[in-house]
Amino acid sequence: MSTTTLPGTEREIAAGAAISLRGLRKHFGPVRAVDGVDLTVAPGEVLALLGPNGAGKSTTVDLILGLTRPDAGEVHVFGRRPDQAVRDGVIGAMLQGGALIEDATVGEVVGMVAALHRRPQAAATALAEAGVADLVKRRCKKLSGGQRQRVRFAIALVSDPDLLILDEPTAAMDVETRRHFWHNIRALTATGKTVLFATHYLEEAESYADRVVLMRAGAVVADGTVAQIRATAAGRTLRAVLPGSDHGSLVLLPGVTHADLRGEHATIASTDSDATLRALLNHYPGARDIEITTVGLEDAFLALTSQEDK
Ligand SMILES: Nc1ncnc2c1ncn2[C@@H]1O[C@H](COP(=O)(O)OP(=O)(O)OP(=O)(O)O)[C@@H](O)[C@H]1O
Repeated sequence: MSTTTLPGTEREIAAGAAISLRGLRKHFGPVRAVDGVDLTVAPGEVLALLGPNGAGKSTTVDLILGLTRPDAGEVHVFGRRPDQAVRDGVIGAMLQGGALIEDATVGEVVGMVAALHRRPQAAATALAEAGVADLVKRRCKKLSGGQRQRVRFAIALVSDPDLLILDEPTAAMDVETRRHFWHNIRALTATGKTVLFATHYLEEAESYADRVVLMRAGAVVADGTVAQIRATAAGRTLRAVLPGSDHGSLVLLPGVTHADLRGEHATIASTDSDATLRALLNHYPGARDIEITTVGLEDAFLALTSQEDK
């Protein structure tokens, strides 16, 4: 059968997608935690999942891991159902606040988890990849917050997974530990592993992700490289004093996505500030005090996630 005749999900599975989410929904009573998410992640991609509190990131992660069942839609991880993918050791996960056995040593805990998998890698290798080989004899109850996170990372690595799912992995880490953590992740992605991480640190998305998916109120509101997200959000902002202008003609200028006019003071969002500026000077020869500012990822994030619910 030709793959072009297959429906979307089957086509992605046939093409070997690392993660395929189709029409995914999960509601908790009136709360639409995940509200119709479609997402395909290719093998080897490093994807950052961003969004404000309550956007649905953790619920999406739980659905990918099979920790919760969708109300509608489908999840596939390397062509398998989530529970099967977890059983096969294809997914390694590092979740917020995952429990450790407090009286056991780090080496014992990682060794125990290794024993649960069919084809684990050596516990010592996972500990080294997570940068905690020196903590092997330390009891878990003695670990600091950042060290606990790295031990959870070692546990995620022990099945030698093809896909790593990390939910706010660096939340408890100091600057130095965070840097080491991302260094270790880079070494792993260089070997072709797929990584999906949820984070509130925009600079982590900017520095380490090939692709950013921005969620808001259970839906994907932007999906692309950091540069594409910035451009989608707002491009640049032009401010000027424009005698004789009116709102209706400002929004018709090329590249303008939004215009705000207070008296003669205009604030204009544009995806093509050069074209907007040329047209502006043409239409309003009396324009003065012109100022153009670039929008950063943080502004883009706020612009895309803070709009009122429709
Ligand atoms: N088990 C649950 N029961 C009821 N509501 C839930 C449950 N889990 C999540 N929610 C709600 O679903 C919405 C999405 O939550 P989720 O934890 O997925 O968001 P998030 O993007 O991970 O947020 P944060 O950045 O704060 O971790 C929130 O409104 C949350 O209160």
